[in-house]
Amino acid sequence: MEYIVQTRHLTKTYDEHDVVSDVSMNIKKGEIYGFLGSNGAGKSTIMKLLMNLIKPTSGEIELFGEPIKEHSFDYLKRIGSMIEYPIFYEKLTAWENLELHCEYMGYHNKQAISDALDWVGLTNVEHKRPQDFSLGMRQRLCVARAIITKPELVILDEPINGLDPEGIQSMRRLFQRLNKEYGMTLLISSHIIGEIEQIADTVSMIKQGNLIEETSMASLKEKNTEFFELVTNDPKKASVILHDQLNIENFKLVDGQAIRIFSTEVPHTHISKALILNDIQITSINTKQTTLEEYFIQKIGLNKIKK
Ligand SMILES: Nc1ncnc2c1ncn2[C@@H]1O[C@H](COP(=O)(O)OP(=O)(O)OP(=O)(O)O)[C@@H](O)[C@H]1O
Repeated sequence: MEYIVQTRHLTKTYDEHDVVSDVSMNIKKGEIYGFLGSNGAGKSTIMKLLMNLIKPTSGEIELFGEPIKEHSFDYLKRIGSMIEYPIFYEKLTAWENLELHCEYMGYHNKQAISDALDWVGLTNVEHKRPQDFSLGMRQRLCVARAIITKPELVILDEPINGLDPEGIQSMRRLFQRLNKEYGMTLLISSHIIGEIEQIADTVSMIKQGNLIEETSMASLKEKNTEFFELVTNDPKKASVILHDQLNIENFKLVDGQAIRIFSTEVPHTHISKALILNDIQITSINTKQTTLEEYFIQKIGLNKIKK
């Protein structure tokens, strides 16, 4: 397996506080890798470490198979990035901003400027200045700048921020196209579960600087766990019976009402019988599945956000 990015025990400490803590991540060549985590989880800090904008407190980073050292900068030509807030030369036009970026990157190809503007849907405003752009337009211009040189690796921090639903959809299509047609590897961060779910091949869940889980989206989709959902007139008493009489430990009370039993190997006829014998009325007992969204919420405590 060829990896574009690997980190080992990557840690960044500010004021004796680990903002990134012991992170070992692996981005495969040619995949879309999603970083999922709430605000302040440490996603941008990891991206800045990869771009050598800040130095790790400890741990190692390998990019394109080479270790990153304090003075490694050559590898940056192979990466396009957008981290945190888009910053432009506000007095230059969108076109001029991209042209300047190409010169800086040593990429002399005027056609690439039109292509990038076209890709992000900004062709009609190329002679306007970023200072007159909406937040969404600035975001698009920033993505254009990140991809203009058709880099091998694209790092995008919350790229759909400020976009309307149509904009989000076209951005998602663009990422897929860059990945499939141009073979670019993408690292995309988001706090929106549905967004990562729809686009990523591999997802890593970040919580308070820790990488909680790094896994393929396909295996996550398979892992959606089944459970029984039990609604009774006395959930507290029912919990005691499940635990003490049926030796079931893997259950939880949801909203003080329903009980979710994850040990589905105990047949629900056994469960119903035990409850009825203890004078508990069962309103319903059903087999259900956790959604991917619930799984993420459970793992990293993100708020439920609509797709
Ligand atoms: N230069 C710094 N000095 C001190 N603390 C910092 C610094 N940079 C980041 N932090 C802290 O590190 C934590 C992680 O920040 P980071 O920006 O990486 O999170 P994030 O997951 O990208 O969230 P967001 O989506 O809000 O940008 C935050 O608590 C932030 O306050």
